[in-house]
Amino acid sequence: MADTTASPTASPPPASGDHPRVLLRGFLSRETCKEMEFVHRSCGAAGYRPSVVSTSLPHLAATGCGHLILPFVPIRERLRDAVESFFDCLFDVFIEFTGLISWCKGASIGWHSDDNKPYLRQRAFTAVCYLNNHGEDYKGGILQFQDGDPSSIVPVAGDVVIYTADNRNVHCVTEVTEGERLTLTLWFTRNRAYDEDPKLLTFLSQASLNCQPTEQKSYIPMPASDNMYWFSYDQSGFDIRNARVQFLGFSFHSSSGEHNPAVLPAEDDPIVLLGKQLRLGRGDAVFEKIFSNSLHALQVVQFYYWKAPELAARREQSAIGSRTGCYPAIHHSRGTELPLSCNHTLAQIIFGSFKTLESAFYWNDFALAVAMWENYSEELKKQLLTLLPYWLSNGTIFVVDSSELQSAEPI
Ligand SMILES: O=C(O)CCC(=O)C(=O)O
Ligand SMILES: [Fe+2]
Repeated sequence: MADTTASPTASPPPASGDHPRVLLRGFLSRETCKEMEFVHRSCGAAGYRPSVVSTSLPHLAATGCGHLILPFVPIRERLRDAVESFFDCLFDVFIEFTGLISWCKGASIGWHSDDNKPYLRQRAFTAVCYLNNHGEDYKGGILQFQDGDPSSIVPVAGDVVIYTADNRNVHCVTEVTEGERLTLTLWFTRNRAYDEDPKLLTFLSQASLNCQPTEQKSYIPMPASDNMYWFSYDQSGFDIRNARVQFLGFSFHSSSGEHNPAVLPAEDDPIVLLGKQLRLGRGDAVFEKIFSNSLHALQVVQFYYWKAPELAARREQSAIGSRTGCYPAIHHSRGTELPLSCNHTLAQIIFGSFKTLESAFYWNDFALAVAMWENYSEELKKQLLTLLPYWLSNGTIFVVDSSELQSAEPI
């Protein structure tokens, strides 16, 4: 499994004082942060609070993306180790929740401790990993503690803060005023009954029963219900999937390649088209490939942006060497764009206001990204199907050593 470490870090000194917490700088590598960003911007759904988008692990498992849980596995393990050693735990620690969270414009949280509701009492420790940078990617969103040190944390990609979830660490997050603040948040519990792994394993094994290892494209995402992608803000809102592709300059087109007003029965909300086959367009051009649904298309678009530096390097190399690039079929759009309404101004404010993407766009690179995404997904899916029997027999999700994988046949 990929190395998630930024650099070898010494284990933190054990917790002491009245406000046990620690900031671990450079805990995650830049590449790991980017991969998390890819997962979140492809799969995120409306969050549990206003102005928040979230991607929990059960959500991934339930939307055909159980294989995308794999990049989280070594991170969860390292974070649990850090918590156990810093808090000198002489008891078992279980992960209660793992989730990616976007704090968009207007998001904030007032003074609280993380176990401050009767239904949150099981929480013992918190770990928040910062995946992008304050000042560069967003404004606001500073973590502040009421007492003790460090008293405020300005998020830097790769840094992690861990603290007890009780009232020794009362904290707040100041309002995000621009951009999208990305975090990976974990809560830990001492109570086995709240361990998230058994629940996840049930989802994962149910999903894997529905697909054979050899089955083609078993990694295609399956959208949750449309209302889970509705981002509401004041009296308005937009579909997250549609807004994310629009912000990156794409549009959704009919899969038939022809203007087809009959594509939608008059009584249906156009949003239902996001769950059906469609194509991606950009300006006047429409890309040949038919995607299974909008989430599938969105995932490939996000993959293209994640891999943009690698794609650019390949392009330069192929310009020097033999010209064996792929030439995708691009059609001229003939009014095939799907009739989706989107509050563009609002979507731009929420997902795109802070930094504009300066990089040029190349369909050839995009076609290559489609193939690379398929390889990436297929590889993860294969790994998941290999690891699942080990996880099921232990009742927990963990990094399986490659030597163990070779020496023992999974049941
Ligand atoms: O994102 C952060 O810095 C802290 C988040 C927080 O306080 C919470 O989710 O309870
Ligand atoms: Fe909190």
